[in-house]
Amino acid sequence: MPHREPVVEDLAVLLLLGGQSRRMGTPKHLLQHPLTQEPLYRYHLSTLLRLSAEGTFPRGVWVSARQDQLDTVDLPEVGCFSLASLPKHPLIIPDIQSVNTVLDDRETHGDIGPAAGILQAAATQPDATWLVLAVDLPFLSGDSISHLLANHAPASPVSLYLHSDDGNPEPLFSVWTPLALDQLRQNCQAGKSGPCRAAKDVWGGKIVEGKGGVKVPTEAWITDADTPEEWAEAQKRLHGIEPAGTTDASTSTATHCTGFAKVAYTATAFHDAVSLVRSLPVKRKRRAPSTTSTGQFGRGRPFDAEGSEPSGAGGYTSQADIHALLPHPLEDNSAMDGYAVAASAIAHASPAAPVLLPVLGRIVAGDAPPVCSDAASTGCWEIMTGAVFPSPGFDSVVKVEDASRTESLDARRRHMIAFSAPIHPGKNRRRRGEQFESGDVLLRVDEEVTPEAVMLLAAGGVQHGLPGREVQAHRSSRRGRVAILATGKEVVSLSDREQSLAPGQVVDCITPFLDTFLRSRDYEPVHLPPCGDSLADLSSALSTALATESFDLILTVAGVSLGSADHTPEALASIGLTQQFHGVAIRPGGPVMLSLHEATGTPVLSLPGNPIASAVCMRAFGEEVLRRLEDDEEDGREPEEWRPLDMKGANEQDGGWSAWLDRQKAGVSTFAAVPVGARGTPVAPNGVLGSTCGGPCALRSLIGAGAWVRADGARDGTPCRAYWRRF
Ligand SMILES: Nc1nc2c(c(=O)[nH]1)N[C@H]1C(S)=C(S)[C@@H](COP(=O)(O)OP(=O)(O)OC[C@H]3O[C@@H](n4cnc5c(N)ncnc54)[C@H](O)[C@@H]3O)O[C@H]1N2
Ligand code: MOO
Repeated sequence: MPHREPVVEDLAVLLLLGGQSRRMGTPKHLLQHPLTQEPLYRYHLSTLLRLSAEGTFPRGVWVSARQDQLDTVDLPEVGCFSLASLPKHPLIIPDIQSVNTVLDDRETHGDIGPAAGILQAAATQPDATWLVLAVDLPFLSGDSISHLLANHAPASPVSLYLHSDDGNPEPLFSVWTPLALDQLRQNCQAGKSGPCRAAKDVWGGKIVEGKGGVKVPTEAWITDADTPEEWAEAQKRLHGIEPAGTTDASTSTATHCTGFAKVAYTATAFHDAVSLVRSLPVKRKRRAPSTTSTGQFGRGRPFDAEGSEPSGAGGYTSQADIHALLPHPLEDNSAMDGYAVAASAIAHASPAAPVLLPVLGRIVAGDAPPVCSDAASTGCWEIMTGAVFPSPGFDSVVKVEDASRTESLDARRRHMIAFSAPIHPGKNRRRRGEQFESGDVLLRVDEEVTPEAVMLLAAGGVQHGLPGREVQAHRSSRRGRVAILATGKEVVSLSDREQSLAPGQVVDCITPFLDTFLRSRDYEPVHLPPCGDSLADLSSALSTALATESFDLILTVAGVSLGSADHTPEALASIGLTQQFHGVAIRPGGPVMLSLHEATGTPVLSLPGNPIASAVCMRAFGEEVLRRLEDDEEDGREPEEWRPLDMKGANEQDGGWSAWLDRQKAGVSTFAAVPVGARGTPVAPNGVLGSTCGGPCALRSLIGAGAWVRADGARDGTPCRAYWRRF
């Protein structure tokens, strides 16, 4: 395990088992964690010992418990310290490999709540700084701890997470230096035992962000489970699965399995997300009106793929059939963040008898496919969305939220993953060329080169006539400027590409789509230098973009889902943006995220990396943000609205639509790209919508398409309503 310099020097961690668990009715520390079925205190200790092995807690891992609690726990302890037994100047050398205990001895201190445990632990090492944690935080994780430590300023006497609803500090997820502990001790002697009070007193005022307060990126991190109802809710969210029969997608939650994802997200209902956009306090950046309106997007101009028209093809019509030069996908890759397995290895897995497989390694999108000597039946690979499969024998991917990482290690000290259900061979594996093969026709003669067509052509490697980064700088426009930040080390732009792509690389087809789309709306797209997978680079690129204060909107692409390289939510939180939503009940595009930089009123829309998902989210939310920015503009332009789908008028053999609408999930809004028929209305193409490739990443559904349909799956059993609009 890599050993790092500690983020906070002389740090010890204290897990408080304390409390009477009266409202829960059963000891909270013994509740069974749903992911590993261990008691909660052991689950948390595994996390703390893992961090400790990495060097985070040079002063050891400590548990504070009453004697009756100690009798119920099984700790690899070196010594149990009670305050009464401590010499005046104790010289205690904690064991940093195992767990030290300190007796919460209320006889000596009187019943002063958690302050007793904290002060007793502090007395064992008066010069240490203490990370204090309550055991009843079900979402406690390495990430939530690292985030607090990273935001604890060295000069700060105490740091506490702030609740996002009322701004109050959370006393039992906090960092205490000797100075603050002195204050707590003095306060207790004066009869004031509340840790929040001591934190305020040592700061000489309210705890706010920057003055002892640290904004929590995800409220769940500091939500405790105090009652059976709260614990049931936490269990549900930790599983990421609604109990059978009660699925309500508008409140479903994706969570992470230890060490994998960055931030858990909860899906907001589609219409609620749109309402949030419509009330967003955005600030349009004023600038002198430009005389060089782009004017690129007149309909009906001819486009020749062989020509060298560099200034963007959007709005032209094709003069000949245009064929793909590359297949899509370029290689077999993963559709999900999870574990690549041989389906046969977990064929007999069940919740009662899960199959445990060691992690053989990790593959991130952009990595060359690893050469693996282990047999597929003996292990699994951590694999991220878009990453190329290891070979041979690994045929499917179990989503990270459907597996559990245990703290058990195999003989070679590799972590064991528990699989509790079988998987169909081929599940979540995208096959090379399954969307289109090179040579397939992507655009027919006389078809319009819409932004979506530009996405398709770019994915197919058709370079000429597409907007490239090099033609950007000269444009300006009347309506505003929008920054585009593509992320992911696997993504390369067409203009960067020479003849071939390295294994694991993909062509950026989203930036050209966004570019064409924005120019069609008379916005100036500004391509920021693409960012790899590093959190630091991403945070710095975003801070720089915000500091220029010249963008009306910032669009980020990819990195919003559950993979270990998905850093966008964390980067935005780390530079102080306020999250408006992360996760919407839509398909595709579920992981989409919207944030606001309040100081400048700049919205940041984070589009998911799957190309079709990003197109849907730009149409569904990006367009709404632009409209919000234009609220004050009176130019008589009619916004293009979603129109109700008239199924009879739309399609004479209406069977396709009914079958599709019947399949829609309650509470979810589903989008699909469809052709526009001779009557000028959308056609339900059974072949595409019904196929196995009709899912979220069905880039080929853009071939021949000219409109989006949206079906809002109703929740009360009534038929779902459908709407449509042209590209
Ligand atoms: N375990 C889970 N995995 C995934 C889930 C989930 O719920 N659980 N959601 C899936 C969904 S839905 C989507 S959509 C994607 C979104 O992922 P990210 O936004 O984090 O994007 P990446 O993982 O970085 O990339 C996804 C995919 O897109 C390709 N990509 C990225 N940028 C571009 C670009 N500019 N042009 C073309 N293609 C791009 C990338 O190579 C990946 O193949 O997550 C699912 N996973
Ligand atoms: O894979 Mo996602 O949003 O593309 O559903």
